[in-house]
Amino acid sequence: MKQLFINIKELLQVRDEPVEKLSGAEMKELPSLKNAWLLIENDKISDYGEMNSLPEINADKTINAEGKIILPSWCDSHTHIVYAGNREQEFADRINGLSYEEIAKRGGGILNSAKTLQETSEDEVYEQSAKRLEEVMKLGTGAVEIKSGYGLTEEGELKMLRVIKKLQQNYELPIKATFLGAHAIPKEYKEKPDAYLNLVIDQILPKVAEEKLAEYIDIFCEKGYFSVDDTHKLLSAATKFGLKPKIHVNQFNAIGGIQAGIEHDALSVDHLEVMRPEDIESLKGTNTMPVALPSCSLFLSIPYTPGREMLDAGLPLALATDFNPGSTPSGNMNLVVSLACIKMKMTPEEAINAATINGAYAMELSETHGSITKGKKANFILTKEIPSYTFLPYAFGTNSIESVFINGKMLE
Ligand SMILES: N=CN[C@@H](CCC(=O)O)C(=O)O
Ligand SMILES: [Zn+2]
Repeated sequence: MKQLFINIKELLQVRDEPVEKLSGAEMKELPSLKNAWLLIENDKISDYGEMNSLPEINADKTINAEGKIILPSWCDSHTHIVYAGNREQEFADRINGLSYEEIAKRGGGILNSAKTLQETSEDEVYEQSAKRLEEVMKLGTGAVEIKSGYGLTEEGELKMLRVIKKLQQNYELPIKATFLGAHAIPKEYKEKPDAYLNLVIDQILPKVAEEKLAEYIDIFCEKGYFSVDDTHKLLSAATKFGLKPKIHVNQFNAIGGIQAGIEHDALSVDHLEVMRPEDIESLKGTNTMPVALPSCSLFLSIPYTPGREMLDAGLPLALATDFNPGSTPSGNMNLVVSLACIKMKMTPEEAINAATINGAYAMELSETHGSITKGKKANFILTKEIPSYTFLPYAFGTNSIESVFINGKMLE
């Protein structure tokens, strides 16, 4: 099936020569074609160009995109979309003065979600999660990573990962699975946290690997959760099973998680709200993608990742939602892109690069997603009629998306 889009006001993120990721000043460039056409064949991008050089094409369907922009769909490389229930009571508690840390200390937070997850059937968790996945796809997400981490028992963690697997089987967009058994210390292990980490490493991890339920390993490296030593221990064990690290670091405290991640050649280090000069230095010249989660900063009223400073230091940067029931009950990448511009002082070009090609890199999908390149998957957003691409982050909260295509198929 050949679909031809004509009169596209602007075709964004056009990369004839595919790139893996973009860093520093490279992120300022967002290559595009004005007054363009785009041909997709079945699930792939087949060709594109400017309208004045449109060849004769025998298309099955021609779509007039006058006044509209086409850009690659968002690549959301950090989410916790699979969970059960919600935590709106904690939201109200925070408004009334409790902090995220205080709520966690009282047994709320991640442990609250773990209890609900354990008490909810696998089918019900699937139904709730599928609904959220469909919601974010409509908002333009065309590739997503999903973590476990609300099970915190062998049964609970495997349940979550099986739900992710079922989502992978039932939806067309690429879904990458991450094992986050080391997300918090369960109540029963409060006095013996090492025993919980040992359980994760010796009992759950081998099963996850054996059943091929995850590609990546994650840990919440943070005061009150897991230490840098724990991080080394887990990552050493997991990399032996072939799981690559994508880890939670520097959310509230900088304790050396970035350096631990780099030592184990992490694919990404995520959060980064608290960055020391040495953390920026350590990331230079590595393969590790720093990932910022600005809607988490918005929701928790914590600092934003110093994106401007990091880009000016020559680093790459990806943007993701962190969609989860506690710190970011939103999977809206459009809002993330707006926040990156408004709060992190990233330009629209930098933010769109960070949310497309660099997000793809943080899921090892750069070869197939994240740009308009011949042969890549036809996963893209068709906007409504808008004045320019800068309008997307500028008009925050406005839905500028007319339709979303995944593997060449328009979402209903
Ligand atoms: N920080 C650790 N994990 C999640 C939040 C988990 C929760 O509060 O449920 C995050 O990335 O923000
Ligand atoms: Zn997270």
